[in-house]
Amino acid sequence: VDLSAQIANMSVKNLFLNASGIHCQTEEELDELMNEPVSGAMVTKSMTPKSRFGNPLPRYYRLANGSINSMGLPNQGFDYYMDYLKNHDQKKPIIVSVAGMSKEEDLEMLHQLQDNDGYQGLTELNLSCPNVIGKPQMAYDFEAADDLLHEVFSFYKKPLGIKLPPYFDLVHFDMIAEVLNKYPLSHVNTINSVGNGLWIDTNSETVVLKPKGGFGGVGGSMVLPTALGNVRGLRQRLNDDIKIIGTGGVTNGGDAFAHILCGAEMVSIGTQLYEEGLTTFERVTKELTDIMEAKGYKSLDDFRGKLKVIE
Ligand SMILES: O=C(O)c1[nH]c(=O)[nH]c(=O)c1I
Repeated sequence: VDLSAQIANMSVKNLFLNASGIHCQTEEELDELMNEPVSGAMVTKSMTPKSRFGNPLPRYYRLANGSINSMGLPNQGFDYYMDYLKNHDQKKPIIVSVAGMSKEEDLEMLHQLQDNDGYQGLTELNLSCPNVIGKPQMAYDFEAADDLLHEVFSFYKKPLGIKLPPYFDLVHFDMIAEVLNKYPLSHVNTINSVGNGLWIDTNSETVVLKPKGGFGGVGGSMVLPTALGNVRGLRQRLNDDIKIIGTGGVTNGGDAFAHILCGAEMVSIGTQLYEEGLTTFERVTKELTDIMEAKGYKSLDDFRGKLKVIE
């Protein structure tokens, strides 16, 4: 199922999905997402060929207006998720997120997905994990990302999207868009967490996360401005047929409305979903529907990408 087909004329209630990493690592979590009545799709935890414990704990910490995490790519391994897909009917599209520890691992998993005739799903290549010790966020190396995508699209013919880190310079929006526009991507998912932040407990004068001396990816409401800037900046630069999943800082219907104004086709929820639970989807959908009704909007297309600037 490629993203644009899947959401071509969906109603509001199908707009939302979990952010990868949130409530999507085990079969139990995936089943709960599958059976959650409101969300229109779901995404797996980014997977590696073999299962991984990830980084030592504590590796997640709730902040007043967000979260910081240094999970380190804990997941059950590629085969576990392939078995899950085989043994569960898909009441909603499941995006398979892959994040190899190396270019070779990325290619290995994508070859397996390409060669698996039973797999017709939408795949998302995560080029932005900030927490694997010693592994850079590939999407900050424009040349390496270009080389990887060139190799991937030489054999991968099924729908494929990319998970991007946030960029903080308009020239970087230009540069990554120039690379991505060369490839038949189904979508871009932006943003991943804001990498390598640090939180300190000043009472104990100590960091709050064990891995990497406390450095971790920052998410939640405090990253909403960065998320909106990246959704808008990439929407203005990417080919129309590359859809955008807006991720980052969504805590309510108004935040989702803002993401859609910037051009998001779908909106994923991470920190808020983790902290509040699966009922977040119902609440945020109701809030968004109320906003649309108040404004007289009948569908997402009435306002998607129609952000106004001050002339
Ligand atoms: O530490 C993680 O597992 C992680 N954490 C994030 O915030 N984003 C990611 O893409 C990943 I793969």
